[in-house]
Amino acid sequence: MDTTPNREAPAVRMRGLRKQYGAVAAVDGIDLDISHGETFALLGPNGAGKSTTIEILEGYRLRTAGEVTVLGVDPAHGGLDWKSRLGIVLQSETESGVMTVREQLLHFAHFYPDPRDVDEVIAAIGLEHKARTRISKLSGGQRRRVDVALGIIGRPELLFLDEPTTGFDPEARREFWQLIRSLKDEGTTILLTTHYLDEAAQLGDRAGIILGGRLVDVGPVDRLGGAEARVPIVRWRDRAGTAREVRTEQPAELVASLVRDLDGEPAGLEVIRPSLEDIYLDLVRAAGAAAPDAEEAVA
Ligand SMILES: Nc1ncnc2c1ncn2[C@@H]1O[C@H](COP(=O)(O)OP(=O)(O)OP(=O)(O)O)[C@@H](O)[C@H]1O
Repeated sequence: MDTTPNREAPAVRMRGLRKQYGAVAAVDGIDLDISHGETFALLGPNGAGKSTTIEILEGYRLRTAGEVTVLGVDPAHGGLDWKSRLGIVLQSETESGVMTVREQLLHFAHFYPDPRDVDEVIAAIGLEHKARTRISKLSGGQRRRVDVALGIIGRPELLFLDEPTTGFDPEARREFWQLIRSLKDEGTTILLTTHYLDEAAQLGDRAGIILGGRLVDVGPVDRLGGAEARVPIVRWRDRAGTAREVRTEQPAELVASLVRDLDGEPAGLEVIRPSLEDIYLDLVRAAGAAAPDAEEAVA
């Protein structure tokens, strides 16, 4: 078997990736390339197959079928050199033990050929004041920050973040986004799963929506769902009290004509620009409704 890294390949390449757990197809034929230096957000509801996909890429799970390379190497056969080029923040928290934050980071830094400075990483995650505190005495959100610190201490080329900010308070999330942007500026490739659509919008160059183990849409975050999905919606009630809804690129024109026709303010008037969350929920609903033929929707 050839395990020589292919340096021409994208940072992550999947073709026909499948993972079967008995009768459940957790991942059901994913094709995707992620470029070097790209931040890619994987979105999808609970049980969609995000973690399974990421864990296959990390080498923690074996695939049932398909081709995968991560930094040019098949993760099923990645050695220590390959692992040292990855940073991994799993969904579950790291065992806390009795070590302090600083001790834990120093301990892990020794496993890598070119680790980051421990105190700089502690500052980057905003835990300077807890550096000498035992991890078992930290709050859930603070422990999660330690997980992120452990993921970046080895100066990874490719960073996997599985729901990294779950449990963060709003300020900590914003600080975390800043940290991720600085890693991106250094050229780090990042694959992130998240349930927070604003996080995907803030960080992702592109995002993919995974549903029932299939990618139902992939693209720049501001183009997910296509142009049609972003067309404003005007809602009102007509004279008979019936709810009306029209999608139009010229909502002001429509509202003006309604005011003229009704000779006054339309009842229950709303002009809505679909948010990323609306678009995501529409995609999830549409793909769910089309589930038996979902192959056609796979990007
Ligand atoms: N070890 C396992 N054995 C059997 N089934 C599994 C196993 N791990 C995951 N699954 C199933 O595979 C499917 C995908 O799970 P996965 O954890 O990848 O989803 P997810 O998108 O990461 O969800 P969440 O957002 O809840 O983390 C689910 O139906 C899950 O029940």
